[in-house]
Amino acid sequence: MKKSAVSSRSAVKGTAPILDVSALTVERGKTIILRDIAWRVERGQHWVILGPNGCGKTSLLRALTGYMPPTGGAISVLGRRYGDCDWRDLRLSIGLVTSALQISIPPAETAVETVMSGKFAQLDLWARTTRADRAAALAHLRLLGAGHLAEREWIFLSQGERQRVLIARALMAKPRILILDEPCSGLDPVARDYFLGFVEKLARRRASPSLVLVTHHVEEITPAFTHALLLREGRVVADGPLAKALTARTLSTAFGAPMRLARRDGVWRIAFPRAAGRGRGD
Ligand SMILES: Nc1ncnc2c1ncn2[C@@H]1O[C@H](COP(=O)(O)OP(=O)(O)OP(=O)(O)O)[C@@H](O)[C@H]1O
Repeated sequence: MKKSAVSSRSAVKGTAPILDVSALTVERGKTIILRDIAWRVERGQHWVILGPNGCGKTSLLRALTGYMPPTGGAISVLGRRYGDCDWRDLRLSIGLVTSALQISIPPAETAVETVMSGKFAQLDLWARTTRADRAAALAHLRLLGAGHLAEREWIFLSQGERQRVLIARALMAKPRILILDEPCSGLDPVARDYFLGFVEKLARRRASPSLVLVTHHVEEITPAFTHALLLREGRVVADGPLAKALTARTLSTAFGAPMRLARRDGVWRIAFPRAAGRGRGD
C-alpha cells in the first residue's frame, strides 16, 4: 500500500502523527544538505533538535515550513502531505519562532499588535483583526508572562521579551507544532533561565502544541521535553525518547568530539574529557 494512502486514512481516524517526515532528501547542486531523514512527531511529544553548526537544522525547518522544496521523500502534517494540498494551509499548523522574523516586525508596532498579526501567520495583517482576537492576543501574552508589555513598542523590547512576544504571536494561529529555533541565543544566563521557565510552563499545558526546540545546548532541554533528534552532516544520528537518543555516545557522534553527559537536579550538562579540552587552558 502506498504511504500517502496510509497517511490519509489515519488522518480520517484522527490518529495521524502531527508530523511525519520520510526519506527526506534536499540537494542543491552537488551539495547534499539533508539525506534520507525519517522523523515522526506524535501528539503529546515535545522534541529537541541538536546538532553542530551546518548539520542541517535550519534547512530541515525550512523544508517543514515549505520554504525549501525537497528533492526526495515526503513531509506530512496531520496526515496531509506537502504537494497534495495547499502548502499555505499546512503552514498554519506549524508555528515557527526564529530570529529571522525579528527584522520584519515594524519598530513602532505594539506587542499586542504583533501578537494579533500571528492570526494569519503573516506580518502586517493585524488591522483585519477583531476584539476577540485582541482578547486572545492578551491572553497569550499573559501566558508568556508578558501581559504588562502589551502596549510597548517592538523597538523598546529586550531580546527575551521579543522572544516571548513572538511565541505568543505564533500561538495565535493555533499551531499543532511550535518550532523554537535557537530561542535562547542572545539571552544572558538569568534571562535564559527565566525564558526556559515559560517554555516549560507552555509545554505542560494540556492544550499545548508539540514543541520542537532547536538548540546547540543540552542545558536548554527542560524536563517537559520527551524526545530528541540528533543530526550530523545532514543525517540522523539518533532519534527517539530522550533516554535512548540523548547519550554521551550519540552527542559525541553528532558533534564530532568526545563528550560526557550528565543530568543533575533536572539539568543536562556536557563535559569534555581533559585530553579533549583543546585551548581551554587546563
Ligand atoms: N541553498 C543552499 N545551497 C547550498 N548549500 C546550502 C543551502 N542552504 C544551506 N546550505 C548548506 O547546508 C548546510 C546546512 O546548513 P543549515 O543552515 O541547515 O545548518 P544549521 O544546522 O542550521 O547550522 P547552524 O547551527 O550554524 O545554524 C550548510 O553547509 C549550508 O552551507
